[in-house]
Amino acid sequence: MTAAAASPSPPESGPKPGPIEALGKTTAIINPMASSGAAKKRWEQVREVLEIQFPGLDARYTEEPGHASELCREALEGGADTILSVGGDGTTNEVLAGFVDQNGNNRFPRATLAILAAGTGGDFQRMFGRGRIQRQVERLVAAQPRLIDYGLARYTDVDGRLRTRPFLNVASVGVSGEVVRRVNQSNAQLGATFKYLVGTLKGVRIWRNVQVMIQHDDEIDTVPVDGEPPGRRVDLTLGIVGNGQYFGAGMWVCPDAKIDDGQFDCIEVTGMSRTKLTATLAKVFRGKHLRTKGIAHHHATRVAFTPISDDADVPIEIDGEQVGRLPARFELKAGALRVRIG
Ligand SMILES: Nc1ncnc2c1ncn2[C@@H]1O[C@H](COP(=O)(O)OP(=O)(O)OP(=O)(O)O)[C@@H](O)[C@H]1O
Repeated sequence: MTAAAASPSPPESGPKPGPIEALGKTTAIINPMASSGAAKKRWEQVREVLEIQFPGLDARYTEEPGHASELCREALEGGADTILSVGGDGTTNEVLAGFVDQNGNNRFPRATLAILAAGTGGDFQRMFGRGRIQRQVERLVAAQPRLIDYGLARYTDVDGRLRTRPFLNVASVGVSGEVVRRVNQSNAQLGATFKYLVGTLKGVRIWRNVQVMIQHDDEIDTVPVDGEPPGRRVDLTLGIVGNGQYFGAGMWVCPDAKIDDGQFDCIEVTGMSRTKLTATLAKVFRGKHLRTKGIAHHHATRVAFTPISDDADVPIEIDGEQVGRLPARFELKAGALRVRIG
C-alpha cells in the first residue's frame, strides 16, 4: 500500500540554520540486511565522506534482529555523542530503544540520534524528502540537532508477555497489523510499494472488524462509578497513533502530524467494510482521507485500545514491525529526543 512517487512529500520547515554543531564522538550502526542487503552498499557509498567529515567515526554492523539496540546502548554508555542509524525504520526503532530505560524514558537526553534512511520503505524519512543517500549525507552534515517527540507503546507480545517499546514514527492497531505481518513474512522480490500493496489487499480480504474500547488522555485510568469506563466502544477497522506522517511504504496517513508538536495524531477508522476500505486506500496515498465517513481524527498524548472480548486477537505494529496484540497503550514523550536528520 504505497504511492511514494504519487504522494507529495512536503519538506518540514525546521528552525533557521545557525552555526553547524559537530556530531562529536559518533558511532554509526548499520543494518547490512536492510532493503534486502542494499543498505550495506548504500553505506559503503558514503562511508569515506562521513569518515572525513567525522574523524574517529566508529562503524558497527548489526548481526541479527535486536542487535542495533545493544550496539546503541553500549556506544552511549561508552560516551558517544551521536548515534547514526543506517538502515530502515525498523533499524532506527531498535536504535531508539537503545536510548531508553525500562520505563521508556530517554537515559541519554544530551546524545543525538542521527538518521540516514537506507532501508526499504523509509517512511519516517519521507516527511523530509527522501533522496539518494549521498544527498542525505549533505543534508545531515548541514542539519542542526532538534528536539522531537517519540512514542512509547505498552502491549502484549506474540508470546503473551507485557512489553514496552518506543517508536519514532507510527504505531497502529487492527488491519494494518495483519498487513505488516504478511509483508514481513513475504520473500517476494518486489519493490516496497508493490509489496505493501499486495500485503494490504491480502490483509484487508481476511480482516474482520472487532469491538474495541478506545480511550484518550484522562479517560484512561478513570475509575467508572458505575457501568462502563469513559471512552468509545467501536467496531475497529484501524487505529493509527502517529508521531510521523507516513506508514506502509508511502501511505500519507497522518498528513497533519508534526514530530515536535507535543501530541499524537490519532486516526480511527471504524465500522468500515472491506470494499469501502479498499476504495479509500487511493485517498490515503494522497492524504485526502480525513473527511471520509467512518474516519475520525483526534489529538492526544495518551491512547488506550482494549478489546471488549478477552479472546480477540487484534494485532499491532510499531514502526513497520508486527510486535504483538491488544490491549495496548501509547504515551507521548514530548520533546524528549535530540535528532539530526539527513
Ligand atoms: N544483521 C541482521 N540480519 C538480519 N536481520 C537484521 C539484521 N540487523 C537487523 N535486522 C532486522 O532487519 C529488519 C528490517 O530492518 P529495517 O526495517 O531497518 O529495514 P527495511 O525493512 O528494509 O526498511 P523499512 O522498515 O524502512 O521498510 C528489522 O526487523 C531488524 O531487526
